[in-house]
Amino acid sequence: MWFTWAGSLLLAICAIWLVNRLHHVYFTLREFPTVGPSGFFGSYWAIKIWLSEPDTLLNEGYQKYPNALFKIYTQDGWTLFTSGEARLAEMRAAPDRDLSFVEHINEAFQLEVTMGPGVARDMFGRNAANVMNTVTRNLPLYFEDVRDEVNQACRDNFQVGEDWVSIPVLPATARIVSRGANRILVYPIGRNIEFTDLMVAFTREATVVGILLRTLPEFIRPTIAKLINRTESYYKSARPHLESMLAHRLEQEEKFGKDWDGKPNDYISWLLATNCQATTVRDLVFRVLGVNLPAIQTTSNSLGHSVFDLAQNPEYVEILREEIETVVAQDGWSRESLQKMVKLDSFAKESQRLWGIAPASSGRRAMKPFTFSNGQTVPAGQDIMVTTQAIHLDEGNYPGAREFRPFRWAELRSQDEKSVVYDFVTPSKTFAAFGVPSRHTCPGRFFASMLIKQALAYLVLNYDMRLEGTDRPKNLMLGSVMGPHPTAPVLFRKRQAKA
Ligand code: HEM
Repeated sequence: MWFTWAGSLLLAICAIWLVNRLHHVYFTLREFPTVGPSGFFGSYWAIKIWLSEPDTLLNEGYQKYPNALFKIYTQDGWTLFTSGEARLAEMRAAPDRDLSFVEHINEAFQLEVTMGPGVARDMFGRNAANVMNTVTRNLPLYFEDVRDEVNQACRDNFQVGEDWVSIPVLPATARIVSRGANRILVYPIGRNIEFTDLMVAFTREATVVGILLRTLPEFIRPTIAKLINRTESYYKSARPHLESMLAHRLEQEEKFGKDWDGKPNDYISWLLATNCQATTVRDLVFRVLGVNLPAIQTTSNSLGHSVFDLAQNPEYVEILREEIETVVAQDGWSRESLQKMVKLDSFAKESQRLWGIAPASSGRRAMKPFTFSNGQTVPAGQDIMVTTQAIHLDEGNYPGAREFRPFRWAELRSQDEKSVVYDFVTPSKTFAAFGVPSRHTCPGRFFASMLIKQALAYLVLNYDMRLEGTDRPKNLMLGSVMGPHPTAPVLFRKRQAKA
């Protein structure tokens, strides 16, 4: 008897799923043009293409619909994309209550499910901008500490002598970035390698879990999250490192208010000075995990791309060495002197333009139906993303757009008084690696740029590099996520005197 009941129940669930899916595939966002396969079976094919070659689909949409929104069937269902200048301006002007960055990021990483309520609110949006602006203001103060950490991390991760040694790039850049970043974020705990390695593992895993969870129907996510989400276990491993420092801060605030004597000028103090709603050590440990999330993978992927570019083009190493050594001989090491290394800045920016960390980014979620001036209406709850990579690879924006021309930005800068326009950290309508210009443009970009250039400067001055074969290892592409090959090595040896 129960067989019949169980069978009927299963049949009913399958029927509901089928009706839902048919409705979604054929009737959702019907008025938006489609790029890539569609239809019941076609949508599975579209997901396959989206995951392995998102750039092909995005570029096709970019070419065909320069001023409109178009849709692609992805693992999340129909997703809208756009690029046109007018559409981007409208997205930028829209208030968060209409097009929300925080709700988009919450969904993309499944932050509510994996990290609990409050983390997205505290670590993204206005709070993030406030605390990261303070980080940026304090970068000159922390410059030498971070440089010291980055240099030591480079020595630890690239232990080579006179002979060529093959070293996987991305694991090394992730560890270097985590040490450099956490030197500011949770000094002095950030000096502990067990802790910084933990942050690398956490950020990698949290990104993957977020992507997996959001492919599932909403009602089932909390259940599956219980099986695959290990944030609680990362919290338990991180807490012993942070506990006494964080408990002390909270106690002092409780006793003496916000401005107690001897309050350290560091990230935790800056965070507590915002509207952050963390009131316990547990809350604060989750915020430390939370700030590492947008920082580590992004920056280490970008540094990784640049290392592969150096190895593929060793002829540029000598040019960079000359620039760095000249500036340092005149001005020593400081944030200002790093800013004078315009070729280094240009190299990092070109690498970011050509490869980047995401073929599509700057996502926003419509909080209510949102009508663009071309008449297209995005329904509430729908995400829109920007076709970043297609913009970066458009010949109209960049002559020789698919070539790596490391000093294109330095050359432009030399012809233009307003040189800041060409800086690595400056977003524009044709350079959206840190997001399109808006109030959500990555507030960590000044920090990231400093870390990347400090590491590149150390590597260039102390090592020779070359590829193992002739070709740059293929990037990893997985839908809207992109990075350098995760395990591919580069050959390193100690810098040899010029022949
Ligand atoms: C090369 C490295 C990095 C890249 C390529 C990058 C890229 C981005 C992008 C594309 C966005 C979204 C912008 C938008 O939607 O308009 C973003 C936002 C953000 N990034 Fe970065 N990022 C990097 C490094 C960092 C670092 C080191 C930190 C912090 C220490 C950080 C913190 C954030 C935060 C908090 C946001 C959210 C801003 C908001 O809520 O308004 N990022 N980043």
